[in-house]
Amino acid sequence: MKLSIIGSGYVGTTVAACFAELGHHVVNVDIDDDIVRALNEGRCPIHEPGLAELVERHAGDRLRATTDYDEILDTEATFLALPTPSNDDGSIDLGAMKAAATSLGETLARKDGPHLVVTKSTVVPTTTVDVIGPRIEEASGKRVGEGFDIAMNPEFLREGTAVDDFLAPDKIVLGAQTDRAYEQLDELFAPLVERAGNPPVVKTGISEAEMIKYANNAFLASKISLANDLANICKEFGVDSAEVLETIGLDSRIGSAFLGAGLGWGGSCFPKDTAAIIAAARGRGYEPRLLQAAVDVNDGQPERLLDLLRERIDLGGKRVAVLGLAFKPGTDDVRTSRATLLISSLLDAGAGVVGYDPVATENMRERFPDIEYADSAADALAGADAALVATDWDEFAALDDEFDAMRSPIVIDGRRIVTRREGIDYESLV
Ligand SMILES: NC(=O)c1ccc[n+]([C@@H]2O[C@H](COP(=O)([O-])OP(=O)(O)OC[C@H]3O[C@@H](n4cnc5c(N)ncnc54)[C@H](O)[C@@H]3O)[C@@H](O)[C@H]2O)c1
Ligand SMILES: O=c1ccn([C@@H]2O[C@H](COP(=O)(O)OP(=O)(O)O[C@H]3O[C@H](CO)[C@@H](O)[C@H](O)[C@H]3O)[C@@H](O)[C@H]2O)c(=O)[nH]1
Repeated sequence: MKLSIIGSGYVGTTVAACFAELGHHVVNVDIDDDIVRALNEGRCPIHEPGLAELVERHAGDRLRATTDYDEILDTEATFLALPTPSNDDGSIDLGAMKAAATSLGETLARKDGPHLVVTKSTVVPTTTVDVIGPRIEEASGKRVGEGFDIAMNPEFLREGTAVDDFLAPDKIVLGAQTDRAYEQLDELFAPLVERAGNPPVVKTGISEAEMIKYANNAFLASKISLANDLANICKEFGVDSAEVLETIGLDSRIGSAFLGAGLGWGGSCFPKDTAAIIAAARGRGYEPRLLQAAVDVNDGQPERLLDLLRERIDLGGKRVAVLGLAFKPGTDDVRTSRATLLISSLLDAGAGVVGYDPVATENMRERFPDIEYADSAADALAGADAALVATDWDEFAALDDEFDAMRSPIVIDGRRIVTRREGIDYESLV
């Protein structure tokens, strides 16, 4: 099938390259010239394991990129993979979605024959039907269900494992309104369903599909927050939280995934998605107390880590190494990473910061251009008065002699990953 994907960031690029791998012909439409150039030259614009190989394999053939919306005219379906960030009050900012819907509508005005528009972005319930569809109608002069169909297909991939997650999904959720849309979605997803060994395909309404995405993320984020709440209680009693959480995870009703306690959840999704669905619920008059509590617990973890450091040293003028800048291992994404919060607080307290990450340094440099960056964990630790571990990159587990080069070997571990204990002042957050 010929498809277009508007937005070529973490999701748009991954989905495009994977659909190309599955045999479809895909064109990525983005407003960013650098991204478009990179893709057309077969270079992957982001760090995502396995993605560079797919981009290189299919670029110039089944995978192309453009800034020209007109290229959509030659495709049968368009996915919207645009950013849906937060407004200041936490509510969803639909600016990019609205702009793209208008541009898409203006383009579809010139198309003969039907077209399928699929929301891939995470949007609050009713957005596709009440905001996206009408915008396209207005700009195209066509009617939903007649000149074009709308659908919603939430994406559950995680950064760091995006390609594997997309190609082996636990479930595929297809929200639509017409038989024609479901049939096209079936055709589109058939190669994935076959390759992935027939995962459940849930056919549902568009708003249900939108809500499923939020419910999924809200549940996972809350699970981590509950693990952190329990781990914080464990710490008060000197109880080993890892043993407790690993053991409750053996109960099949609980499950071991997403019980990793520590600094909490960051990234481009959990923080903004919990905020957006809380704001949307409040907008309808419902106060989601449990979800708000999950956010509160999460917001508290970085301060708890800094308290452990403040108990040991006065931060003013000290050199603090922050190990791990990405919001999780396996990605170069620093959006809402725990490290950004730690660095802000350290700078506010007058400390000097030296950051290290295997792949996310350049992205963090855009956020904090004036702090120091090291090329290795060893370099970051050399001469430091303290170290904070913010991301659970495997290489931090192996750190050992490197701590001996610190001015004072204070190590506060936000991810309980460092294994060396002897000869350093080590404390884990949980
Ligand atoms: N990142 C994830 O792991 C993930 C997973 C599942 C769902 N999502 C959701 O997918 C959506 C996209 O997330 P992302 O992380 O890929 O975002 P991103 O910021 O990485 O990428 C968005 C892309 O859209 C482009 N863009 C912006 N306005 C445009 C326009 N008018 N026309 C064409 N292109 C435009 C930007 O240049 C950028 O390349 C969000 O709703 C997010 O919540 C993200
Ligand atoms: O046991 C755990 C697991 C994760 N995290 C943290 O939680 C955050 C998010 O991690 P993860 O969910 O692995 O990465 P994301 O790429 O943000 O993926 C989430 O957000 C995506 C965007 O909506 C969804 O598609 C995915 O299903 C959902 O897992 C990171 O800061 C992790 O460090 C923990 O603290 N403990």
